[in-house]
Amino acid sequence: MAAHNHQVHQEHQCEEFPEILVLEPPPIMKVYGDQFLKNFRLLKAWESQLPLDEFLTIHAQSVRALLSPGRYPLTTNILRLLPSLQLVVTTSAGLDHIDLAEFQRRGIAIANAGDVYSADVADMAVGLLIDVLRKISAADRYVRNVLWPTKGEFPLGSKLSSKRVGIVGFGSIGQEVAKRLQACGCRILYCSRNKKPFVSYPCYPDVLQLAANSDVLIVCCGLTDQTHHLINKDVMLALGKEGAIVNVGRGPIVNEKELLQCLVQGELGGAGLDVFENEPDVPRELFTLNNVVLSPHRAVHTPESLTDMCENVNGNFEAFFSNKPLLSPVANKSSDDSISEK
Ligand SMILES: O=CC(=O)O
Repeated sequence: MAAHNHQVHQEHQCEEFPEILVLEPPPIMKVYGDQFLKNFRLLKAWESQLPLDEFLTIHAQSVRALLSPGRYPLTTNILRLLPSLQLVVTTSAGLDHIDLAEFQRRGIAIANAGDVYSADVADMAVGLLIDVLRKISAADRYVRNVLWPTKGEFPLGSKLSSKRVGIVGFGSIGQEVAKRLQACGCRILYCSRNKKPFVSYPCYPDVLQLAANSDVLIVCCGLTDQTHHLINKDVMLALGKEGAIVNVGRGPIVNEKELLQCLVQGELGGAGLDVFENEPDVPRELFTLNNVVLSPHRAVHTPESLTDMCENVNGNFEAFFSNKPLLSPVANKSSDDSISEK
């Protein structure tokens, strides 16, 4: 009886917690369970037997806030079914899964991961670059396959310091990359619609000009209609035979077919890729290239950044339900500078 009362009390308390709609379990739930959202009542769409449209119609009037697990497409159809929606909090830095213009037109506030992943993504970008230039993964395979004793000396890599590094998108990720690579003795250049007054690095409004003046390009921008296939064959040819491209933004920013062609034909020196056009499918031809380093879209996540993300998500919902400013609001415009702001 005591246990029953306790349960009734708990359920009663839960009823008082603000409701958050979750369409699909975010990966973070695998680590923290429901506990990653404290003091909220989760409306879990995936646990319902009903088709999503029907489920959303039933809850249409009550749902004011929605948690987006990062990749789930938030379309105008979802919007149509949720007339009371006022807030979307996404666990991702990227926003390309949200029909941003339509959500913002409807006056729905959006908060993303802000800069909680920026340091980790920048570390990964630098790691991929050093790996491509110094052939670390290829050398590892060489040693493990016992080729050293039979084939002899492994080919030399290329020096990192003094490289001209062109950063595409100079938001918080691009800026973290610049900080790290400047410390390594690289020359930083960047491409952005707007020149940043707080740095003295040369700014190029055009990615082709940036490539022509760089030894390597690091793609740190988000995916929009404007950045889709921004890095095409012309950009690769401008970068040149010794050039390398690192992509920690989104796969479709780089034209993957043209990238593959340029790599195979020796028109580009190498690539470090954390993201791909059709994840999790990666073109098999890339597997055969020793001058390419591959990573399964893991740049953003470390246990530490996941903890920060949880705090950020909780903080945004708490702020919304107590009428305070969001912690990491997405500006009501699109910009091409970072995965978050794009
Ligand atoms: O790529 C991951 C993210 O956008 O958070």
